[in-house]
Formats: sequence, structure tokens, C-alpha cells
Amino acid sequence: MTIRPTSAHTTTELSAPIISVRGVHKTYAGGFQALRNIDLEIRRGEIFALLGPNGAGKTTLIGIICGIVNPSSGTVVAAGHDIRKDYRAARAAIGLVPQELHTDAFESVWATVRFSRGLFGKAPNPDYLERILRALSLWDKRDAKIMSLSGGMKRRLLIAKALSHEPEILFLDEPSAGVDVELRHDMWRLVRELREQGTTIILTTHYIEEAEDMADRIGVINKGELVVVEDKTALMRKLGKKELALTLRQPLTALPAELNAWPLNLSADGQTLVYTFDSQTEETGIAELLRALNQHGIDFKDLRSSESSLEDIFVSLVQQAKGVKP
Ligand SMILES: Nc1ncnc2c1ncn2[C@@H]1O[C@H](COP(=O)(O)OP(=O)(O)OP(=O)(O)O)[C@@H](O)[C@H]1O
Repeated sequence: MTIRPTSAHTTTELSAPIISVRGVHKTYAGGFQALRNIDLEIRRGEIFALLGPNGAGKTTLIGIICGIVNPSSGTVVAAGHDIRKDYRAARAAIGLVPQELHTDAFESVWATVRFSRGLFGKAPNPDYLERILRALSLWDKRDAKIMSLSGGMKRRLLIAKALSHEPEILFLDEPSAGVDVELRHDMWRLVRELREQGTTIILTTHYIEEAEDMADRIGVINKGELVVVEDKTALMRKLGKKELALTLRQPLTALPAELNAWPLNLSADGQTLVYTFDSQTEETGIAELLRALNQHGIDFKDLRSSESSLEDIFVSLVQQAKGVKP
């Protein structure tokens, strides 16, 4: 499926960031400081996932990049245009899928996407709109009124609307919230296809496994500050921990004092011993640990290792920022 015609970019265009956020602060009218000194560059053609707990400032940041919310200070350049000085040109390069649909419930699906395209001054292109509606399984519903659509269909309509003017950049704010598993997978397939065709995608999500699955880079925002921006694989390698769980042959009531120096955790039932080690180091210490256990007559019948998920890393980053020891 080809949704968006691929356009030719020069090498300089390809290497320059498609979005550049510099020194952005936001204090809302009531005095609440929602964003502090945000610097962020989004690379052309990447999928960037913005993660953060509720109220961290994700929607505010997206609103500022899309020119909907005014920053208190700082600048945003999108597709080469300053979002405040050159709003129309910058906004035309952006498609925004908001969390909720605000459209006339009596309009049809087709009229809605055609109107959205027209808003950006684009010439009508029924073939293109048909491709989007087909890709989102909405073609059969093109004449249906919005109020007759299911929640999942309304979500897809939001995406169709955002894509109607062929934007280079697509923002998805919590696209999967309240969407069933099958539809979620369809949406992610579409997102991947759009990326393959050159669209840059920025998404916020509470489904961290989706970010783990989809994103090229991850940004974590907490209490208005960008705590980390990193390639996903590098982040998982750098901050990931590994665990080795040993199922003991005989349950223990406590660990021998000589083993206290090891980073070991005994489960409440005394059956499992968990050893945590840094996945970055060459020396895992496992061989030495197993010798030490043997010396103390601790035998095990099974052994499993696991790596921390992006979710573990996310929780520990947010806790660190709160000053809580992970
Ligand atoms: N118009 C506003 N006036 C005052 N405070 C606001 C306004 N909009 C957002 N805030 C506050 O700014 C903070 C960040 O909100 P924002 O919606 O950006 O967070 P979020 O990370 O998107 O949260 P969620 O994951 O819950 O959607 C919150 O504390 C919120 O209450």
C-alpha cells in the first residue's frame, strides 16, 4: 500500500532535524510550570516515542510544537519553518491526531476528511483520500455519519483526518487508549508503513511495550523536564539490568551472612533467589556466585535469566527523578 507519495529530499534535508525545539519553557496562566528548558531534535523519518507519567507535560509539548499552545519562551522549527513566525507553513507539514474527536457529529466520514484537507489549502485529491480510508478500514463507512461510528472507528477517523493533507510529520497523542488489541495492531502496521514512506512519527503512549516495539528513539519526560533522550536499543543496553533467578532445591529461611555482600534477593517463600547484575559489564559474577552458593551448601534445581523491559527502565528513571532509590 502506498499512502503518501514519497518526495525527493536533498542530502542536507535528510540529515537536518525535521523538528528542532530550543529552550522551551511553559508556565500556564495560573502559574503552573508545565515545561522547563526543553531541547529536543527529531530526526527526519524516525519514530520517536515520548513517554511520561500523567501530567508530565507530553500534551503541552506536542501542543507547542504544533503551534496550538504558546510557549512562555523558546523556539520551535518544524520542517524548516518557525512555528510562531511562519505558522501556516509549519502547520501544513504536521498532522496531529489528538486524544479526542471534536467534529460535527452529523458530518459524514468522507466530508470530514475532504474538509480537513481543504483547511490546509491542498487541492482536492479523492484518490489519495480513498487510499487513506481504505488503509484505515473506513472506506465502507465513507458515507456514514460520525455519530454512528464506534469508538475505534472514530479513532481511525482522527488518523485519517490528520493524514488528509499529506503531512511530513505525524503526531499521535495516545493513539491506542481505549482501542482493542486487533485495531491497535492495525494502527501500528499503518504507522510502520507511513514511516517506510518517509513520514516522521512522534507518539505519546502509556503502552510502554508499544514504544519498545515501535520506536527508534525514546524521550522520557517527567514533571516538565526531559529526563532522557536516547536510541531505544542504546537505552535498553545502558540502563537495562539482567536478573538470574535460581529455584532452590531446599527453601531457605534466610541467606547466610557471608552472602550479604551479593546483590541477592530471597523470595518471601524462600524458594527463589534472584541475582541482579549490570548487563553492561563483561564480568557478570555468575560463576563466582554459583561457587559461593555451592560452598554454603545451597543447591538449585532450575535457573532462568531475564532482561529488564523498557517499562522497568521507565519506572526507574521516573523514580530517580523523584529522588526515590530504584
Ligand atoms: N490549560 C492549562 N492550564 C493550566 N494547567 C494546565 C493546562 N493544561 C495542562 N496543564 C497542566 O500542565 C501539566 C502537564 O499537562 P499535560 O496535559 O501536558 O500532561 P501529559 O503528560 O500529557 O499528561 P497525560 O499523560 O495525563 O495526558 C499538568 O499538571 C496539567 O494539569
